[in-house]
Amino acid sequence: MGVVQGPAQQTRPSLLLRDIQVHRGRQTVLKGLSLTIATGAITVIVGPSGVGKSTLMGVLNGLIRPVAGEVSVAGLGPLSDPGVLREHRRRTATVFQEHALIDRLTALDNVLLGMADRRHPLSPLPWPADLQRRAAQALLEVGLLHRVNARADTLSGGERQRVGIARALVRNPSLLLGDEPFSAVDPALTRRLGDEFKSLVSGAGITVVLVLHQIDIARRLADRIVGLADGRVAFDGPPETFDTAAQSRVFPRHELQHDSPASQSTS
Ligand SMILES: Nc1ncnc2c1ncn2[C@@H]1O[C@H](COP(=O)(O)OP(=O)(O)OP(=O)(O)O)[C@@H](O)[C@H]1O
Repeated sequence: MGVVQGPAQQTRPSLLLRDIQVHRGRQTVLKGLSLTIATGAITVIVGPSGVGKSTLMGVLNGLIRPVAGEVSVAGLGPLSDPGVLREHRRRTATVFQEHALIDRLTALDNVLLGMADRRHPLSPLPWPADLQRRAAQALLEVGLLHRVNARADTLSGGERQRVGIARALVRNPSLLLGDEPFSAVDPALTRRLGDEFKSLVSGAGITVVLVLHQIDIARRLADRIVGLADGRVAFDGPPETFDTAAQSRVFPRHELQHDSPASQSTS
């Protein structure tokens, strides 16, 4: 199976995965997968259902340990080192599906939860003033300062996404991960949220890795697309080269022929 090498391959690496194997239950899901994640770029992972996209995200955030191969973080070292793992996890933030806000809390309190590891979980005290200032600054950066005291359940879909992004960015992450962050909304809204997401995160120098199942959104957002098939990388290149032929190397024929996400886009 051919692997297309795109220009992103030549940029500065943030994470290096070498020949990793991962088991889930009794099956080997990732079968000697090698991949370089470029610093400061948006990498989008695509592939058929069950191929191991979420598993790969678990490897990237250090929650899933490969049984073979190595994951290393540029400038830090291998994730198998507990000190490296701790620091990597401190530098990593996640955007969740539908942004997983707590409805009864304000926008500010939801953003503060992004820094929950900075204070005792049972603390009865108010959040320290410096963290409150940081959370308000994060809301300012996503254009939501005027909604700082609004309860999350009074926010629009776009506003909720911006709170979710502020909650991730307030951690000042070097790596931002999102597994299908836009999956539950209609296609037009998904496109709008995707464009807004891209404009909020790009320019901040953050390395972003997203799993997306809609190929047109993946092509719109990605600086680089990584397609998985059979536990390995079957495509790796810029979005404009992820054409029909490349898609057919990643998605099985029946998924391309029917109303699958992959069939929504040709080049
Ligand atoms: N906790 C688990 N225990 C056992 N098997 C698991 C577990 N989690 C996932 N799997 C299996 O591992 C394989 C890869 O799952 P994964 O969720 O990574 O795929 P995916 O590409 O993200 O799928 P989808 O697009 O459907 O979300 C699947 O066959 C799945 O059934």
